[in-house]
Amino acid sequence: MLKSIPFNRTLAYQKLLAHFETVQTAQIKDLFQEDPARFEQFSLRFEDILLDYSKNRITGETRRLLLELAQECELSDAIGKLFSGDKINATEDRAVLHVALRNRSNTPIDVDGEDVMPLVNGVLEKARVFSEKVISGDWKGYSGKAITDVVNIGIGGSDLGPVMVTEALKAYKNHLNLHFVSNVDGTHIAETLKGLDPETTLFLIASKTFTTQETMANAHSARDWFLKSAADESAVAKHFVALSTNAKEVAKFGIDTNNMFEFWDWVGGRYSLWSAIGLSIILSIGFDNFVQLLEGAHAMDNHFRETPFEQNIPVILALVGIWYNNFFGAESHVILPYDQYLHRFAAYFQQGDMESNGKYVSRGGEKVDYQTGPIIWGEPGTNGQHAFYQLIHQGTKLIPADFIAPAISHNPLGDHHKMLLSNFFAQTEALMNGKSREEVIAEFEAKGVSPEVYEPLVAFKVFEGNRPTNSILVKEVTPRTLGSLIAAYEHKIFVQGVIWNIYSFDQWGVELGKQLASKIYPELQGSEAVSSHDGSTNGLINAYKAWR
Ligand SMILES: O=P(O)(O)OC[C@H]1O[C@@](O)(CO)[C@@H](O)[C@@H]1O
Repeated sequence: MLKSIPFNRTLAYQKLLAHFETVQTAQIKDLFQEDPARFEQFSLRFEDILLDYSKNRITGETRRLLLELAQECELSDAIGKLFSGDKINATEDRAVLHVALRNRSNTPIDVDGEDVMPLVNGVLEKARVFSEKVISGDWKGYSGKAITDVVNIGIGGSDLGPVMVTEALKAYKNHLNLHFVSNVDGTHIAETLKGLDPETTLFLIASKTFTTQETMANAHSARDWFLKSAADESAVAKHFVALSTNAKEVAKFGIDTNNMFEFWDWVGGRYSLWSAIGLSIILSIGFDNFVQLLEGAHAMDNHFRETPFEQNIPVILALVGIWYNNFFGAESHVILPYDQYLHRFAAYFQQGDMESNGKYVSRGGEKVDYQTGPIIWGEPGTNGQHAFYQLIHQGTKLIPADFIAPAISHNPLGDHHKMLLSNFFAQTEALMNGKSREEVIAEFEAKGVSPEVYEPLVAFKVFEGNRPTNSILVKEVTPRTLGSLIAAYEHKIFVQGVIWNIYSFDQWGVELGKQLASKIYPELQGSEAVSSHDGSTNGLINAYKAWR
């Protein structure tokens, strides 16, 4: 087990508590008045990425104490353990080495005394050869036709990463049509298969364990659909490949293990898009662009490992998040990408963050007495502005926000991008400055509205402001910058888990629901009423049985 330092028993935490009392009412806009160089003092650049964290409720002293917290929680030591393949996923006795998947410098990384890089490079080469055959049309289906459609069947980390990246990099995609099936709801695969041609469709069965109920059910349904046309089982090998760590289960399903793209138990599901799970990405944007994605992540890995914490983007993002989560009591964190291609970015980090840090037991095995992982949510801008920004601006909850935007659009259509960016810039300014009572009244009076008319309305139009935001401006969303951005968020999550003294790489919390579902599933088969559960569950099941 890793060393267990209770986060809120550290000296730095006590200092931060005292400091919080003195700064909690500080106005961000006043901090800019006090320090005209605040933007320069509270922004960081990494290649073509600018992180502006100056519109936060922090001072130089806040940052100093947060950095002291990181030191006291032995963050440097934890980073060393991550990169050296220590079994930091202690409850599963596994290393955590998604960084090895993009270790483009190819320096040896050992797991149990074996350098894993030859394995990583072997699968990458296999994926390169396979993807080039499929993309070029050399790979033929059972009737001799080239592949036109690729269906990735997977869920959670075997779906969300591929979906997010293929959507984010749509500007780089080739002629292949990508489809993603994840939900066990029959609608998902039924709707996806409509209009597809079994002769030209390739299925990727993506599952680390190759036992996940949803994925196995969808994979079997896909094979049944396919065999209605292909008839001969031997055709399966031309249309089904497996992305998994479990060769035994792959063979049991009936996929030739020569058609299996392997990864390993030291790759967490929610950190697996860089592995064989990324085959759909490779098929969509080509191997060279996928390598650029890996290169970008690797560059961020090096930044994270080598950069002093006060200039370290993942560390700063993590510490600012802890400031709101643990001192201001913020319950959630919203991610707002002003880029329609990034429309699944927040969803991806719902799993990435909440499945990693949604934990209430510390590394010492005790229940924590402080907040750990936040609720992650978000939608692309400007759509969010017409959905939930009312609450962010004038609600009673503090919602720390990450605004993300590219300076250059892949679709420079008229003035659209300038309009998008004007909103991106305006929203963080509005959230910081708000609008005072005096400003509201001045606006009314400028319109000639009389005091007796406007007075009752003023309160509703005042914006308190002082709502914190990070702004991440990327020169352009390319495979490289996207790789760096994803890696930055991964390492932010890691840093927060270290400081909260929790294990970020297991996910025991997803098991109980699955266990109970497997008990209820057989009860739904017959028509007899069930009585083995509580009144509500019995009532619901029996109502279902009466209706179906
Ligand atoms: O890749 P697989 O083994 O099918 O798991 C899918 C997903 O299921 C989980 O909820 C674990 O059960 C996620 O952690 C994981 O990404």
